Amino acid sequence: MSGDVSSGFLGQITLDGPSGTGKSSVARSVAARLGAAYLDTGAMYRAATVAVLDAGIDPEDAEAVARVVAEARIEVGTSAGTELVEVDGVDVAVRIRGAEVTRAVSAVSAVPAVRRRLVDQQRALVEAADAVVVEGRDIGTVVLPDATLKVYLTAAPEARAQRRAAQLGLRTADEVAALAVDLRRRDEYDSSRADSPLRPAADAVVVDSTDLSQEGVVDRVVELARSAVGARR
Ligand SMILES: Nc1ncnc2c1ncn2[C@@H]1O[C@H](COP(=O)(O)OP(=O)(O)O)[C@@H](O)[C@H]1O
Ligand SMILES: Nc1ccn([C@H]2C[C@H](O)[C@@H](COP(=O)(O)OP(=O)(O)O)O2)c(=O)n1
Repeated sequence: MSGDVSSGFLGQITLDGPSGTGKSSVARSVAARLGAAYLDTGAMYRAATVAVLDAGIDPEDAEAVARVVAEARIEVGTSAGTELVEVDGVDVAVRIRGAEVTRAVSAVSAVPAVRRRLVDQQRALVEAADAVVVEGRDIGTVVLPDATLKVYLTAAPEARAQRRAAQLGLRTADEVAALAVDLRRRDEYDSSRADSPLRPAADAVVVDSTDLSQEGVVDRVVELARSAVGARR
């Protein structure tokens, strides 16, 4: 059971935006502060990508990808404190963050049948919670169009690349430059696909985190959540 009545928040918060804007870290902290459940939908697309890679098929072969993902059992946890990600009962929480998965995930997540399957699963997981913070690319636009609060996180590309490089422990200028190229490639892929492209929902609050600390963004989202609940009462 999630949803802390004393925190005043019962409802759904969506956090969308490109890579490195702080979605996962902010969503976890906001969920912990509000006593809410937490769902990382990117982890689900990454888990589907593990299934595709293990099947030895080309991630760009949409038909084969759809077939493999339809058969895979993908499980994710909904607690901000722990990370549970499994494919067919195997723990893939570490592997989904690796370079091989990161390279292939945009192609896998562009396949409509993959999205339909995972969106159904996401809605079922969300339904089980009284209060939930969900992060991804299409949560405010497609998965939860009636969410209590929608936030779209942005940040300058250089800041995003620096943050991700620090998180991955990359040191050389070449490594950081390659990561910046990969982020740009993924931004373009995710924003230009036909099915559920990355974009802010019309009613999303856009928060630019370039010059904000992580805690500053968390405070802002918690404040927005409290006023969204107040406005609906
Ligand atoms: N406002 C911020 N300022 C500086 N670093 C941040 C900020 N928000 C998040 N980070 C750090 O940036 C890295 C990437 O954040 P993450 O939450 O994984 O982003 P996303 O889920 O959007 O890809 C993490 O190491 C995180 O701690
Ligand atoms: N709701 C979502 C979440 C992620 N995706 C896709 C697009 C992203 O490039 C990948 C990986 O998402 P993830 O949030 O793990 O990526 P980052 O941590 O921001 O690098 O999955 C999506 O299409 N829809």
